Amino acid sequence: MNVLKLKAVVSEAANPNDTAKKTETVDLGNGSDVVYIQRLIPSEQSWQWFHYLDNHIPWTRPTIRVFGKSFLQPRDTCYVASPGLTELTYSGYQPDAYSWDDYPLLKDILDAVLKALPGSSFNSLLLNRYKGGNDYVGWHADDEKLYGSTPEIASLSLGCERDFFLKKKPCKKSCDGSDEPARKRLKKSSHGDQHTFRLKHGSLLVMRGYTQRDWVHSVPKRAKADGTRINLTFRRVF
Ligand SMILES: O=C(O)CCC(=O)C(=O)O
Ligand SMILES: [Fe+2]
Repeated sequence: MNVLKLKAVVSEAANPNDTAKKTETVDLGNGSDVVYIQRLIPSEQSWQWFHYLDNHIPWTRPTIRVFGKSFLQPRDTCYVASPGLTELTYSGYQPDAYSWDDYPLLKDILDAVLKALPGSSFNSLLLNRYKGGNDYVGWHADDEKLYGSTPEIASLSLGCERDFFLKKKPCKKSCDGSDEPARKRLKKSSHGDQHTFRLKHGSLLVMRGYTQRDWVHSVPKRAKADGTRINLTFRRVF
């Protein structure tokens, strides 16, 4: 592991009136980083939001195309966006966009996220619902053009805890400047190139910089996860 590159900073909230939020910043190197706030939203508030969204969001489980084959997406989804934005398409699927006005609670949740991320701005939201440990999202990067080259993606987790994996994309050429064959380089650098976060109820994980260009992420199946998890990923479409 390249210890110099992996700068993990753990801090407790300075305001004693505030519950300790336990924020961790992981510098992934080359202009990519991840911020994880373990307790952004208090538990009771998070459960209220969870139950409202579970019962009121018009969840769908679309058919998507991956490597030329059709699959039922292994989780429920819903897309919300401001009017007039470029339409989102992923895995051959173009979700209809609901309006923020359809679900005013989503604007309250957005405000709570923005309070933790001053200066950020989001105009779209992709919601996911994992109805147990068999539901998952496979390795991918949210690198669609409409998000620009360095998107900030803020991901709020409610309900059942799940693992979130980040893995460095394989280097195309000698991207580390080394003359060694790719096979050898891969072996050497394997450790600092993977990170795991346990996504707690009420937590916020933010991916920034070149994370979508250089890394992929996933929420794998978990046999022991028997509860439902709802995830809200706030994004800015340009
Ligand atoms: O559920 C999560 O934490 C991740 C979801 C995700 O990666 C996505 O919607 O693009
Ligand atoms: Fe993603």
